[in-house]
Amino acid sequence: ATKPKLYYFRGRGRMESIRWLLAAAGVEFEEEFIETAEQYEKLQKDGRLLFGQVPMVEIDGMVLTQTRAILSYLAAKYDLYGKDLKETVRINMYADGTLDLMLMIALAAFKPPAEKEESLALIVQKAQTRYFPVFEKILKDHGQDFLVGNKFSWADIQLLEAILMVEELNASVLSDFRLLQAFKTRISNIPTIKKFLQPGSQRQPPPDSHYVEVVRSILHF
Ligand SMILES: CCCCC[C@H]1O[C@@H](O)C[C@@H]1SC[C@H](NC(=O)CC[C@H](N)C(=O)O)C(=O)NCC(=O)O
Repeated sequence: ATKPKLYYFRGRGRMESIRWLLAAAGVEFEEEFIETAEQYEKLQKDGRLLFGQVPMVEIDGMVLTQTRAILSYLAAKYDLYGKDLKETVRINMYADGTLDLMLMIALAAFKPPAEKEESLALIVQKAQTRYFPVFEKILKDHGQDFLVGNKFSWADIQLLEAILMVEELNASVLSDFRLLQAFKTRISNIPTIKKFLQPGSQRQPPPDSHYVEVVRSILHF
């Protein structure tokens, strides 16, 4: 069968959570990195970007856009979306929370240097005061290895991705969250994720000035 194909910039942005989910599910995927305005405009002209935007993923004969829609499709397809609606809505709540946090980090890359440092400090603070306490309590109350049910789900993948992303900004951010520290170790050791965390995988590095310049030049902003 043909592998899913991802169309995005050579960087994390909104596509990174899709890379994580596919990798965690053990699904090989291809990528076309959009490096020029011409590439982007051709995708638009060919009518492959519903609202003229990326991420775009070709999978199962479909051309999908809208990050959340793609993530939901993949979570359901690879049985990472709970055993019933009540578990699925919890997975959605937790995943949306981590998506909010990660998008703040992604967008901070586009702020002017002075503002950027301040935004990142605020984001770390928000992770420590809003997001991580919530997940620490969930793990405590739920008393299981995973966030929902007692099964690995999309929510666990997103939380690990978010933890690692915030640790890149402040390495000691988990110091007050004992259960999250254990969760990070547990989930990082799931074979498919362990492999994705090794150098040479399709995981993208944190955004740098080159990435910002390329995206700005393509999106003209
Ligand atoms: C994430 C930071 C990295 C780069 C900037 C990106 O962050 C975004 O929020 C914007 C981009 S991603 C690229 C941007 N895509 C979106 O905003 C998609 C939003 C959609 N709701 C989704 O979730 O997929 C884009 O194509 N814009 C062109 C334009 O709208 O005409």
